[in-house]
Amino acid sequence: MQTTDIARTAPLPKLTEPRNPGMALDLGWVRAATANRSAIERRCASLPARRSVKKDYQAAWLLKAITCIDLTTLAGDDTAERVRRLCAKARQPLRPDLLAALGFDSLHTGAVCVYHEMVAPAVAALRGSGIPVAAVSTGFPAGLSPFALRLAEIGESVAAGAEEIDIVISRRHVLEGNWQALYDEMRLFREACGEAHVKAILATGELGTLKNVARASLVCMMAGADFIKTSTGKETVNATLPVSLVMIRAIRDYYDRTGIRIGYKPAGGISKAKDALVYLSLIKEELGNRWLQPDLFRFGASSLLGDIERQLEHHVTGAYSAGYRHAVG
Ligand SMILES: O=C[C@H](O)COP(=O)(O)O
Repeated sequence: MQTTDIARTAPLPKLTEPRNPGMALDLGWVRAATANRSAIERRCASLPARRSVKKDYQAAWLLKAITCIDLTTLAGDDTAERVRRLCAKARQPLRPDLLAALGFDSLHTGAVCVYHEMVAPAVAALRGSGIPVAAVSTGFPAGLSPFALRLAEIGESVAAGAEEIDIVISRRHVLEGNWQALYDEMRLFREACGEAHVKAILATGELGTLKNVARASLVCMMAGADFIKTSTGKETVNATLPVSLVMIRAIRDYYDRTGIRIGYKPAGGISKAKDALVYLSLIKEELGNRWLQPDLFRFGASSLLGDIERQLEHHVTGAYSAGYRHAVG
């Protein structure tokens, strides 16, 4: 079976892009950022219909999507055993017969994403795989614990072996237009991460307007975020295409002005293979192929992999199996 170059050229999902050093807060740039909701919604509405890929191309894009998943469990009843199962799935996201039929020897997800208490079992289960552990931190998901504790939590997760830290911003700084406070907070989070890469979760469903999303994206990048991420998965509204377009264009703007590439992570509620394809085509059109590598793009998702595996099984065998046959975690 033929797969296309887009999947074959996938490197190991280790972060390779240079860190974002950040820059001084440029309030003029932040305040000039706007978002035209109707134009954004028009553009997004045209995507799913226009950008469909079929057959081998679709399989190749779905394989690409797998390499970009932060395979996630963020539940109050997480156990070490559940995390070990998730890590086994991250190491081998597709059944060996499907992988072989698609012409691959091995494949793995971009990362495994867990709460702090699950970092140690995840690190142990992923040892030698090259798959990083991402820890959600800073009082996830609300980000309302004492600031010193939020900083300490980052330190603990890094010490436990997390190579990526997903922080949550204080939404109130955005809602109050206090860009300096958001910048200062993000700077300190970034500093506390040390060598670990930092993803800034904006919780866009709680930021009120797309203009706020654009401005918060810029401030977090100026303060040194390596990735910007839409949501915790716990808000009422999580990743959406309009929000993604705004954040992606902020990333493009930042790159045009600074030459620094910031990664993008839509997260929360992305559970269907066909939705993943739309996100990938949006990235390709707005940012180009370089952003379609796991060091610059991730899906934050707990159940997307199951649907992708189901679609790939259909591609290989011509039959769908029940969802429970591709259980994750
Ligand atoms: O960061 C990842 C999200 O929490 C996952 O959300 P999900 O369970 O809706 O896929």
